[in-house]
Amino acid sequence: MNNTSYTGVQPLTPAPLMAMADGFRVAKVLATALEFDLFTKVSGTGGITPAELAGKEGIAERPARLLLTACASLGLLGKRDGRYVNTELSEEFLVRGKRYFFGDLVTFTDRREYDAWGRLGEAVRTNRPTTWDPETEETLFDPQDEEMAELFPKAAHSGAVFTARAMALSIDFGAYRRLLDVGGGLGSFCGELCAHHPHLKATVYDLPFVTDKAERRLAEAGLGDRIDAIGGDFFADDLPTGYDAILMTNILHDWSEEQGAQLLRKCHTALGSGGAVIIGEAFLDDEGTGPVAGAVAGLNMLVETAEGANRSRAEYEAMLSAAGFTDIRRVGFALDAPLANGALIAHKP
Ligand SMILES: C[S@@+](CC[C@H](N)C(=O)[O-])C[C@H]1O[C@@H](n2cnc3c(N)ncnc32)[C@H](O)[C@@H]1O
Repeated sequence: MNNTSYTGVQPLTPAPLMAMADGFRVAKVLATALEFDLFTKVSGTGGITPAELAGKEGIAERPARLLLTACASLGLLGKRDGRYVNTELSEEFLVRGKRYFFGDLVTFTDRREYDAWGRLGEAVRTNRPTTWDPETEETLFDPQDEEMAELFPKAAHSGAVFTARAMALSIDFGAYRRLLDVGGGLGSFCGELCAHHPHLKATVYDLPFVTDKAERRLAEAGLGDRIDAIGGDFFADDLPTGYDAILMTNILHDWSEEQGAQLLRKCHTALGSGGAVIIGEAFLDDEGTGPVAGAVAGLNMLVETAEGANRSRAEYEAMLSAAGFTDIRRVGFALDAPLANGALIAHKP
């Protein structure tokens, strides 16, 4: 039968399985284009042809053509007057120097996780991470691990900054004056939240090797007067006090339920009456059937952490109640963000 004249209901086909089977190829197209800094080089020009890309990079024309075509098929490039040009998506998020540049996360994922995900079966069988060795390192956030120390903070920033924008547009921060961002990395969330809410002052709390970098980045960005940084270990030390809201985005999924409960109790102790804890995560639905982003990221917690997991809002609500929080609210994000699909806000009575 000719497909184009077929008018009935589509029969069941294995096509969705093909997209799953070769999903890694798509990841590699994006990472390889970034390896050549393709979108930054194309930005602000009249576009590029396969022959020009080949000449610029000293590669053959065949792979240049195949790479450009694949990028175009994915919506990363368009074609104008016979030349490949950036689309809105690549121009906004894949050009170095742009505020919401996402490329550092892509590169980190490719360098650190691609091979580790090749051993997903091993992680499933052994219940152990494949990106680091729990025999020789205490946690994945080991400053001796070069990838973690050098690449991860930049990558996390690159993923977080747009998610922070989504949070800034979705939560009314009017009630809060001083925010503590626990595990706040380079201050990505603090920066966006303060930019959108001019009355807010914030502190990044993270491991000292991360806050050193955060302080430098915040000073360079001219944010040093509204955002400061405190180095510490949230398991070994008490959390700083004097804040009316504590934020934890993509922190609890790194740890076991017991460790998460410990962190929530610490937040409760650090806050005054009426204070709020805000949790941002790629939450699972309460039925445990999705969504894809959170569920597949959950397996990344298997590959990357000793005991972490993505959890549902209902699971976090139970943990928050057990830690003494009440008046727990679910907040959806106004924008589709890469690293979290909403927040939970809970209050200390
Ligand atoms: C997955 S990242 C999340 C970063 C940021 N909140 C975000 O959403 O992009 C986890 C953060 O927790 C920090 N962290 C890990 N263990 C810590 C500890 N024991 N004390 C303080 N911060 C820690 C890491 O350095 C890292 O910045």
